[in-house]
Amino acid sequence: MAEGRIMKAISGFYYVKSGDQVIQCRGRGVLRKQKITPLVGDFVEFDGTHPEEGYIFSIKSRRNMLNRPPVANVDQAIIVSSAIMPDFNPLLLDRFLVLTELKRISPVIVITKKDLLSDKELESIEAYQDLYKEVGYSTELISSRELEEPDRLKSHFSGQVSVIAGQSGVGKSSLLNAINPSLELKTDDISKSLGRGKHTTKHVELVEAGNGLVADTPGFSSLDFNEVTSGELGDCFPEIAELKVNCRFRGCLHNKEPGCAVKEVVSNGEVSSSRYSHYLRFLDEIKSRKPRY
Ligand SMILES: Nc1nc2c(ncn2[C@@H]2O[C@H](COP(=O)(O)OP(=O)(O)OP(=O)(O)O)[C@@H](O)[C@H]2O)c(=O)[nH]1
Ligand SMILES: [Zn+2]
Repeated sequence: MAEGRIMKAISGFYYVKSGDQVIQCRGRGVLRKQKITPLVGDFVEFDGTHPEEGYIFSIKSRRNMLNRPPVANVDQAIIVSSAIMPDFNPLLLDRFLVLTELKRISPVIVITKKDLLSDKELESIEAYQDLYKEVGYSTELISSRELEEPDRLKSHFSGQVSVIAGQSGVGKSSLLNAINPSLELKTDDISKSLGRGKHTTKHVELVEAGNGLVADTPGFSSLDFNEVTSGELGDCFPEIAELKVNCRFRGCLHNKEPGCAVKEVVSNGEVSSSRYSHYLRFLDEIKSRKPRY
């Protein structure tokens, strides 16, 4: 019995990497009986005596799993946001951050298209960078046209399984190509809009980038908070989670409750009012459970 990791899944076949070998496997009937579907990213035990005809016997317990893309054991999300074209969107960024926190995936914020910024615009983006750094997030401001510090950017990927996330056109494919040019991901807007239909049925694969692995299909395409309860939301904002012990009431939602430590700190300016206003907005969405995009 050998052990390995599923790198790719295509119509019932799983490509399991074990050492330097990749073995094509099928799932054993016992998995189907247990209603377990192997996922890309899974660590598995398999019989690989015949290289074209391996069998997966069991799947090790998962640290987490995503539905889109279907990948298990994800370490981090590279959240890509463009500085401009489309405009930097802190509300959307906070949405992605909440979803990664919920899945216990650590985020890295990469802001792209630095080369297109005027000095004044650069200043405003750097102020946002400081805000997110203060919360405790790693952030990078880059141009995928020309990476200033490629090794630094690559180091974020090293030894990790990452998913890449971010709205359309922010430069996700360009970023991966800049890190690993052999990926040759399409970045041309026209060819991609033709390919988009295909994108949804395409099978996910873990590909190499900067000494790590990254899912070749972007994650978190659904950005509503159906899986988040109002009580959990505060825990998805590290700066709010840290303060909640000081709130007068247990289970304080940091909204209208008296003696709320979070509100106090927001009024002092120690917690960013933009992050707090997004928190309140998401809370409202969760309470009314109407997805918005
Ligand atoms: N000037 C400049 N242009 C960039 C940069 N990154 C991406 N672009 C351009 O922005 C456009 C969109 O980039 P993509 O990499 O295709 O964006 P994407 O996020 O993969 O887009 P979707 O596949 O639609 O989700 C392309 O025309 C890129 O050439 C950058 O850092 N600087
Ligand atoms: Zn509170």
